[in-house]
Amino acid sequence: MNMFSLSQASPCSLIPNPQSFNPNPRPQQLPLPHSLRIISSNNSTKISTQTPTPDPDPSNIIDPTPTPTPTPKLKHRRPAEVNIRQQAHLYNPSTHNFSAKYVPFNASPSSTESYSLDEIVYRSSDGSLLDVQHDMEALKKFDGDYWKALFDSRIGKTTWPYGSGVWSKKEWVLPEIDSDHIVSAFEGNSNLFWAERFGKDILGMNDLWVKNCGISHTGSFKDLGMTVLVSQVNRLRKLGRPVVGVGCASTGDTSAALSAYCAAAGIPAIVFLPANRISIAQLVQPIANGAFVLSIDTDFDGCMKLIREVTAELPIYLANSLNSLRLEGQKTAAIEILQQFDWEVPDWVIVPGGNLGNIYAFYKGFQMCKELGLVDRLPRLVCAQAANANPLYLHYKSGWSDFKAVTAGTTFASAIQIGDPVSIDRAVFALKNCNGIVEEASEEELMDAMSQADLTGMFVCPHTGVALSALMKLRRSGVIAPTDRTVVVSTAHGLKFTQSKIDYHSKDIADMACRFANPPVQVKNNFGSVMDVLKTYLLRKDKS
Ligand SMILES: Cc1ncc(COP(=O)(O)O)c(C=O)c1O
Ligand SMILES: N[C@@H](CCOP(=O)(O)O)C(=O)O
Repeated sequence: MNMFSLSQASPCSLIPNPQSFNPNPRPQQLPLPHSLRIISSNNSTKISTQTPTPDPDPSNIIDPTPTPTPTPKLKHRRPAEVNIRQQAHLYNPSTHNFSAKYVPFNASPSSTESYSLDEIVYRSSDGSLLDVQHDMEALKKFDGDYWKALFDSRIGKTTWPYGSGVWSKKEWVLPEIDSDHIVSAFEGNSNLFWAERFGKDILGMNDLWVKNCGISHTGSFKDLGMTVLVSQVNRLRKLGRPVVGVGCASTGDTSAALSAYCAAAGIPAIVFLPANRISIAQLVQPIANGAFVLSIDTDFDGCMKLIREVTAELPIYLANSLNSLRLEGQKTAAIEILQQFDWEVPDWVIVPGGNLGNIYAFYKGFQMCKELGLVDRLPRLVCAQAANANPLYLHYKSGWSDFKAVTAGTTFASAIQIGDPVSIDRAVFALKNCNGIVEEASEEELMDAMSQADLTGMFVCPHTGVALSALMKLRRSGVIAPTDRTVVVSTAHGLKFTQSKIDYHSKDIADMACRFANPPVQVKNNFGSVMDVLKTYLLRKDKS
């Protein structure tokens, strides 16, 4: 079936129109952007997908009455010669006045330092981190119900670019970018897995969820941030700025996302990888996507130092989360979680942490929803680290006194093998402001948790194992109650980390019992032998 034979909303109806803003709208007057207005005409009730603007298109009116069913009238398609990007470009009237700029992170209210997002800047004048600050007064001209209806109306469409989970929140992400410059894989909108068996059998919980951010274009949550960063680079290049390529240091997921989005846009990508420290599946991604791959004989922190030096010298744009643009995309996962719970706030959200941009991104997403009236509180955040790479955990345990970077040891959670996280200040700010917690997991704990999750139908990465292990500890200590609604953020797809699972199920890991290993049984090509092992297996299952 041609997907465009299905109805398409008019793109202009997806843009909020401040002119139609009513400061005190009664619910039925809410200027819904992509409205589900109910119109009564004669004896029938209609649902209109048009904004309350003149000239309603009768072909956009759908009759919801079930019988009799006339042949459904198809809405008009876009002309065959116009693609979805051109369609968005044609109809995007850009009538809003939302804007965003860089400001020093957590600056004092008296600070006037700011930069246009079109500037190439990663640090403030005193060397501290930057943050993207939105014009909250402009956003507040619309109430929480308006934003909920707008975001809800865009889910899962093919309308450029709003069908993306990130760009469905465009006004809160990069409000000023022309849709024509956006580089998107329709990322986001990842499912929330109800961890029914893991919750019930292992933790006695009935409201446990796993946000599958790894079920994504390149298999990790990095796509959420990279669509934003590469879109902005695309814009800069179209504006004639001297950006010859985009570079990052990576433990494997940032480089995969960067390479894919750059390849989609035809922009050179340069990736610095710590030699022999990332999985084969991660390594092959930038290679396949045509990036310039440097395998460097150092760890991630060493690669990060090098890329910062290189991007200060050459016109290569920095794609790591030191660049606060990335976090604007990543924060949409938090907004999505609220949306998936029909705008109810979970009690806990547990996020594995490495370079520590994502924990702040989650905080920022939740905080914006609170400030703009979509929800009335924040969830408590837990940042989970591997014990072998735990600088944030040590900092937390010391009562937030004096942060010390560590030399990160080897961990199966290789994407978070980071000892000197660039976003340490952002993470501490986020955790302090939501009464957050930091937990750690040993190698055995994270691998057992990952394997137990897999045995209940998931297929998670070791980093998600770290988060699940943190949850198990917090349940055991009673900090998280059995009835608490809890979301564990799964940051990458398990298929990227199959070697760790093979090692575990082969019981091939020194000093690890591998209690949940499920190795394959070697059997002779012979009916009797097969029957023998099956009977033994079935008897064992019967007893358990
Ligand atoms: C799979 C995975 N999980 C978790 C993280 C941690 O995210 P952050 O660096 O934003 O703390 C990363 C990257 O660092 C990752 O690739
Ligand atoms: N896990 C990351 C490490 C770099 O993090 P970033 O968010 O600062 O890019 C990776 O996959 O490279």
